Amino acid sequence: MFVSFSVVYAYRVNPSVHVLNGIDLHLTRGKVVALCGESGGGKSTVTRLIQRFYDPIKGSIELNDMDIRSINLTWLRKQIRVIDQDPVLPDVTIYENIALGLGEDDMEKGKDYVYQRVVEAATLADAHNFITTKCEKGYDTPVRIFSRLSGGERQRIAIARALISHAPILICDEITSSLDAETEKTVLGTLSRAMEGKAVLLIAHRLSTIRHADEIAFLERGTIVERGTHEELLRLNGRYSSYLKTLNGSAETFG
Ligand SMILES: Nc1ncnc2c1ncn2[C@@H]1O[C@H](COP(=O)(O)OP(=O)(O)OP(=O)(O)O)[C@@H](O)[C@H]1O
Repeated sequence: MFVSFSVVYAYRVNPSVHVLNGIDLHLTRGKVVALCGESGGGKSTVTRLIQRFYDPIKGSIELNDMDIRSINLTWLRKQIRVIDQDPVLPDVTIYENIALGLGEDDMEKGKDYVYQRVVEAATLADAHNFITTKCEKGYDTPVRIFSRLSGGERQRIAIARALISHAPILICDEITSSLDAETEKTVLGTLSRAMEGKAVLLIAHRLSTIRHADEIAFLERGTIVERGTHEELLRLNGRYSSYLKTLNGSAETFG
């Protein structure tokens, strides 16, 4: 499974402004591509195009050599799991929220199997503990918008759902930007398990989150101006590198 992305895009409200200007990306199973750069550079727009919330005005996005415009939309979206900074969880129980990541084949294997998979994923995502100790009805606690679950807890439920999922593409959109260093470390640990064997697109503002990516694409006003590993980009001593330096010596946050 791989995704090739080569597009020009402008939002309808402002058709003369190319928010993405011929950027190309290649996602493949087992590889983490991090997209980073200044605010407004077009990072979130890339994730919206891959999910086909919009279509490019030029170029195409291909999944296994097939233009995604020719693929059934429901099927396409089932191939992609998105975890973002502030996940909005459907108003069903925690259990159902996690089980949503399973496919029909899994559901047919019966209740015990599904239960086992849900608990396993929640444990790996470091969520089992708060689910069983903090939530009144444990896994059967309904998740409501404005519920008492913190952002970090909702995120861990979203990660558990990604862990359980067979979707080959995982998009993580700024999931660590509001976390303290300690929680970030935990989330990154669990996330790396969710990433295994998937084609991952990681959008992040924190150096600690992106530095281990297989490829970092540095985006500036809709164009990828540099790409490589963290070390390669530092050696290049170009835009990525000078951007890090503008952080007044803070090597932890950028973007
Ligand atoms: N729905 C929209 N309609 C019109 N313009 C938009 C829309 N969403 C984003 N834009 C514009 O497109 C450009 C790229 O936005 P995008 O959100 O993709 O950037 P980003 O790199 O993800 O930024 P950030 O790091 O702040 O999240 C910005 O100039 C933004 O104002």
